[in-house]
Amino acid sequence: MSTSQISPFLQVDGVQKSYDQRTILSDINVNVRQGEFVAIVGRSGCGKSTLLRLIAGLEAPSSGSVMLDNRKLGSTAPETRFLFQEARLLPWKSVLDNVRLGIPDKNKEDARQSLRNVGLGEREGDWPGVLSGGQKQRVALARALASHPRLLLLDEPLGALDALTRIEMQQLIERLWVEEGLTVILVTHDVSEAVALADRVLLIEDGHITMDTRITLERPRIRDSGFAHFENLILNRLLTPPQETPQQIAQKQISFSI
Ligand SMILES: Nc1ncnc2c1ncn2[C@@H]1O[C@H](COP(=O)(O)OP(=O)(O)OP(=O)(O)O)[C@@H](O)[C@H]1O
Repeated sequence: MSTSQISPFLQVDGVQKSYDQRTILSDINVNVRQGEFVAIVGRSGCGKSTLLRLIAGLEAPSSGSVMLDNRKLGSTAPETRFLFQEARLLPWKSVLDNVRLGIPDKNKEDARQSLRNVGLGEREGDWPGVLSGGQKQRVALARALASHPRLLLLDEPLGALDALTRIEMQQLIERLWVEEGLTVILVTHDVSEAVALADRVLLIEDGHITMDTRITLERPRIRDSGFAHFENLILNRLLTPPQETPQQIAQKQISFSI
């Protein structure tokens, strides 16, 4: 058996991150299998986006390591794409040209296919300025997927959308995750969104991962009592922190490997 078959796709090992003497993340250990959908939740400012940037290779850990497919990250890996809360489209380029950014000339047809996959094939000639917020995010998603990444990092990409558009986008992301065989890591404030989409939900408190919950519900998920059970489990944990410190809890968890 080759090493890649036994090692996790993403391996975050003993990661600590500080800014100017202030520790944001301490001793973070997470393994993610290829094809897994992992959500990261936690209070505002707990370090969710920081962890995602470390996984993206946009920043380096103060200590510890991030390995992607057995390679230590020094910068952004070519197989990784990032989606933010804002679509970040270039307003002077058409929808299609925005999707074509960053993919080789010979693969330009992939951009059209990617736009069709998000249901915007008819809008390729439009300017971003005439699109709704949800449509802009779909273009950003098409752009992220046009180069066939293996790892998709989502930092609150649906945070600015209305409730219905948000649920439609969640369904789209879930469909594309399955079709493209992606590994996805989603940062969200919305516990319900995490339970709707993720195989595992990680909770960060005071710079430690204090909960790693497998969501064992069938897909597509419906908001029934089973769904509410997981939602309440995570929400209650967030609202009523236990007596022990996050550090003590994290130390009890021998490994988050699966
Ligand atoms: N480049 C930086 N320099 C200094 N401090 C930073 C930097 N980036 C993040 N921080 C600090 O690290 C902490 C965690 O920030 P981060 O954005 O990771 O939190 P978050 O959990 O994603 O928050 P939110 O849910 O509000 O987006 C915050 O206190 C923030 O001020």
